[in-house]
Amino acid sequence: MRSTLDSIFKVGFGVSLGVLSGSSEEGVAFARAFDNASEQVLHRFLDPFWKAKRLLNFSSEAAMKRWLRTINAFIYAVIDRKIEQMGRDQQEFAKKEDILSRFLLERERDPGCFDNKYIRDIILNFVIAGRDTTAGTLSWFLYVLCRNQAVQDRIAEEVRAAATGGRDVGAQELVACLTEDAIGKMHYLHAALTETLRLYPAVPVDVKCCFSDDTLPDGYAVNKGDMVNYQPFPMGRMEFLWGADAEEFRPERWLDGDGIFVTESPFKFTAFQAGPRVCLGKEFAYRQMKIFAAVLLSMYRFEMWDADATVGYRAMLTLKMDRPLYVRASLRR
Ligand code: HEM
Repeated sequence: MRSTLDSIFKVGFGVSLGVLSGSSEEGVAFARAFDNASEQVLHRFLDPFWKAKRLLNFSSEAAMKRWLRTINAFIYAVIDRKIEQMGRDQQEFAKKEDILSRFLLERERDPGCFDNKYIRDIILNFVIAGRDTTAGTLSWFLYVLCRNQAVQDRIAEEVRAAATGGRDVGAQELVACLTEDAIGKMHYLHAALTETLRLYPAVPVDVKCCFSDDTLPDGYAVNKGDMVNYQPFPMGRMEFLWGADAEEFRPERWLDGDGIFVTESPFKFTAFQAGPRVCLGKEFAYRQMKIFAAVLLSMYRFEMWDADATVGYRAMLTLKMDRPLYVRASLRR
């Protein structure tokens, strides 16, 4: 979680947060407030009195106000720092490629098109979309790999072949070898991550609300205000979609006879949504998860601390484990 938060801030907003290293106290406080506030948003679905508590500034809703103050102060400070940078050197700033810089440049061209509050919401949207999803998927990935040691070994071999031509190198050199080209050759790793998402989709249920009366493609009528959801978690385990071995973790199902990854229709493999609202960060997510997995698996072999332990899930917006995942890592060489 800490490293995916650092990474979304670096790539998305051009800011080094330092939460993983613990070097930024504000960053750590922001991460904590963000986690607490996300959990409280979910509790609101279960607590019929949350609005009254907010009005009376009481209990969890009083805490929520404190967390929101921390979150807002941090994000507005990031925006202010960027605006200051832009004021110092316009030409240099125009070369920046992160999302926040692009939004600020757009506002320079068309003043008044959006305010800082709008930009704050964009940033938080990206943090929500891009942090827990990849962090959670990597945890499930580690869990299924601990139970499938042969898959772990095959990924380690593939990474070494694609990145260094089979040479044993240290972590620093391996990271330097993880080019776009090398990552693109890791078909088995891509398949193993996709298979993890089939069984443990980061967004297990996706809920929508109808804005107007409509008819679904199968003829079912829905009315304005109705809630409609699709459910990637059960869909990923349906035998009529995936065959009799639907419950099995089998990365090979995603590969053709030459070991090349073959994608499925997003209407069948729904972990990233489908159609116009498909996940905007899908490619980024795969790249990030492949880099993490490549470095960790080529260096270490992972086993469950307690070989017989199983992990369940918690009912949250994203698919979380119901307990910490205790693993033992041993050097591969
Ligand atoms: C395993 C990783 C991920 C999964 C499974 C995933 C899944 C999804 C899903 C299911 C949606 C649709 C939500 C809806 O119906 O409104 C979505 C939307 C989105 N995702 Fe991801 N996501 C992942 C990673 C990321 C990352 C890393 C980023 C950012 C870099 C990101 C950015 C977004 C954005 C901006 C949207 C909103 C798109 C829109 O509303 O048009 N996602 N994602």
